[in-house]
Amino acid sequence: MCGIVGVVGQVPVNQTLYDALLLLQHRGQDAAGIVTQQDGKFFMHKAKGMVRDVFRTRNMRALPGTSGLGQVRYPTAGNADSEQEAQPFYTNAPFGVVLVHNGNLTNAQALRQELLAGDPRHINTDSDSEVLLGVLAHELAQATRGGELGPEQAFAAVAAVHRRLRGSYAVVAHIAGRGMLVFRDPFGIRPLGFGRGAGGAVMAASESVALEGTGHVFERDLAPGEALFVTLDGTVHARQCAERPSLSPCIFEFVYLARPDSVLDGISVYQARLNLGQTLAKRVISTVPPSEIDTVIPIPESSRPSANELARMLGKPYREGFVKNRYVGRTFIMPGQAVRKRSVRQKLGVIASEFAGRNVLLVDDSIVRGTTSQEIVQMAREAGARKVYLASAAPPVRHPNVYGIDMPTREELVAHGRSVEEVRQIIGADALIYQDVQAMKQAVASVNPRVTRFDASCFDGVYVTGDISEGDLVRLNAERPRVSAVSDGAD
Ligand SMILES: O=P(O)(O)OC[C@H]1O[C@H](OP(=O)(O)OP(=O)(O)O)[C@H](O)[C@@H]1O
Ligand SMILES: NC(=O)CC[C@H](N)C(=O)O
Ligand SMILES: [Mg+2]
Repeated sequence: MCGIVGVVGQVPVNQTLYDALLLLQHRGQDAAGIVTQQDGKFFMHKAKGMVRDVFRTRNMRALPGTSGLGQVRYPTAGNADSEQEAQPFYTNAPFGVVLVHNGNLTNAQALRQELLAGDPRHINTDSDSEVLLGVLAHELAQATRGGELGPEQAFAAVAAVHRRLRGSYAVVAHIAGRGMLVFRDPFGIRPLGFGRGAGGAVMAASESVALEGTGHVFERDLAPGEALFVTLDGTVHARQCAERPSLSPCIFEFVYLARPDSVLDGISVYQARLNLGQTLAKRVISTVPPSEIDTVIPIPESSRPSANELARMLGKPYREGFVKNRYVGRTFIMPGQAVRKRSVRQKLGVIASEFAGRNVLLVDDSIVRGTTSQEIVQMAREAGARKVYLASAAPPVRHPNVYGIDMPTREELVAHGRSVEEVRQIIGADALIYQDVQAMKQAVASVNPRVTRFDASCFDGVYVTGDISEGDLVRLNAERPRVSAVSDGAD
């Protein structure tokens, strides 16, 4: 998952794009980039780092224009260290196209070969998003055949793109002097919505919080497979471009990725997390007698709503036992295991008095590699806890994710090939309680019953695109982001 945003406005948009990227920072901490457009010319600045570090005043001044787009990157393919792979990507033909992508293509290598052989088109990086740009540019050229580009041609190109791409993709592109093209894959795996602001500005973004936090009124999510073409005067054209769209959003967005103040596909992320806490309470009660639990303590940040609701259901005090250093980012989306492990200790401080002599139930939203849980359980014990129970608002993560979350090898997943008891021993807790897969799906779906299917592949091994073989999992693992020994040291 990355965060993407695009705007067509009537006044300069550099600050709006910057503000939107800050609101999406939790979706990607590795690199950030913005392109603006003025008089048919693109102006780009992108680099590795967080939004605040990437854009200095001089960079912002060099981003003029009333339309543009931006991205915060969390690499899922290619090279995590490469400045070149920061987004947006640009190609000069046809017309001049810039693009930002959230998701992961599962047939990027085959498409790369097609582009090199058939078009031929040069791809300068290992990023799947640059391949996506190549395919889009090719299809735009096919749809216009030397003529002008309007909504019809843009939609024809997206329809052709849908026929060629596999995997997940939420995309915002600008076509120089013509307009903004926004589209979502036929399963709607990654989120994407749009809204309007002052003076008829149109913004599309990964999460509703980016729209609302920049003074836009959220209008709606894009349907799976749908495309919008927004002309530079702010007129929005919409079209379903997929043959068999079927909404199956990634359930991990609701568990961990998205901000709780966002609403995605009509589902309040906060309400979904409260519901997960409720259903988890039932599992806890059947595993640990409530009389054995003194307090419920969240593992900040993402587990808070679930922990709060779980405590209410158990009738136990909800207490803060860990304090998050707000200057350390999210650990799960950091590249490399050594840095993730170090960061848990840097990120979370212990309030020892909350643990001394108590039986505590720690709650996390998910346990993936087990890095956080192992450290946290140890910290609770060091602070004097008598018993340390751990509950996870999500079920065991047992399968690789191929749609934009960087956890593709099974070997990395603490729950893969292990029983809950074996995981409990590794983590060192006195009891370990996981959510059940069906209960998780029901808890999230009950917020918006119109969403009946989710991509929950990392929990149940069912890949919604229906085309992922064992061989694909091996190949996709080889394509995952590489982290240099300098920036990590353990992987
Ligand atoms: O089992 P692991 O591999 O450690 O991954 C799971 C942990 O990582 C995430 O926290 P993170 O620090 O990324 O972000 P948060 O502050 O939003 O909870 C998640 O909330 C879990 O705590
Ligand atoms: N997390 C994402 O959406 C990643 C986008 C793209 N696959 C990249 O690696 O840059
Ligand atoms: Mg966490």
